[in-house]
Amino acid sequence: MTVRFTKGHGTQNDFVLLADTRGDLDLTPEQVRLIADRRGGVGADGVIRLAPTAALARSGEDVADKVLADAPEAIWFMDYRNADGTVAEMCGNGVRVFAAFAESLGLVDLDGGDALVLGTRGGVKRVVKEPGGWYAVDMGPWYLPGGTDAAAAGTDALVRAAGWDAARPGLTVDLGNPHTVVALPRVEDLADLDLTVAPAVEPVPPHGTNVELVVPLGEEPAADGVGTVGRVRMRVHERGVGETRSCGTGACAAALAVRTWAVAGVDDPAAVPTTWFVEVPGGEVRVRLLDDGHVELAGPAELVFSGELDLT
Ligand SMILES: N[C@@H](CCC[C@H](N)C(=O)O)C(=O)O
Repeated sequence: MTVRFTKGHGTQNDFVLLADTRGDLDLTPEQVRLIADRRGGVGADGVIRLAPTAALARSGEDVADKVLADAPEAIWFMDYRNADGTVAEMCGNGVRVFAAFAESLGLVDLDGGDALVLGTRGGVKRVVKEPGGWYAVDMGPWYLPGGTDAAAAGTDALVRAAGWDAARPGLTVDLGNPHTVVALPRVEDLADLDLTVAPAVEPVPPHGTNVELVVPLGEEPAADGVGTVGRVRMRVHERGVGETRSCGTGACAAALAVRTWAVAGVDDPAAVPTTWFVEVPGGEVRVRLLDDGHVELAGPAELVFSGELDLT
């Protein structure tokens, strides 16, 4: 079976995108692994199938029914798979690239001011395009599974990475998919880190976790002259992939964890920035805490090339 694909990336977190507008492509884990293979296939951190939300509902994905109940306009669904063939609930960089792909297919006119409302296994997401060409995604609600105790302590997990003498404290953050964020003291510690092996997390997360290693870089004046913004540098080891050059949900988790740590250390939480720039090996994204408690992710999305692939 031959399928047409498009290769795209968001800050070098790269994806193979498949337009399954009729919703009849039954993608197996083996096919996903073949597509994502950097030697035997196209090569990518993940595979994204664009399909009708109604088709996923028909195939028994309960979350697709909920998406349509919450937002009937979310007619397209991002079916996200990690490079190892596993299904993931959400991908923040993937949503931006999905939006660029939907534009290329003529399904939405973001330059004309439309918004794309789409379904994911992590719920409904809304994407708009900013004047500079970045895509801004309302990622919806987020939470700390460890609750207020974890927020006050700044930790609810222990993380061990290759070469470390001792475990370091981590904070669990849920963006629809699971994350564990660990702070390192110096940018050199981040640069020297060996992420060829997945960091070990305790308690062991029931569905695995993405692990973000971060160095808070402080605050700087906002470009519009109003208040300050925060800055964080991050590397990430993704569940189902390995180290990647960026992770959008991971950038949100990193900014939210650093903000949580900052809030715990000051008398006036309102003084802590709500906007954070997250530097990743593949570029930079912006994370903003919205007034309604949702988190927004903004950054670039690029489509690079298209082709045909034999999946048989
Ligand atoms: N790169 C993505 C996250 C992809 C899914 C992740 N590996 C998981 O299993 O949760 C992003 O940009 O958010």
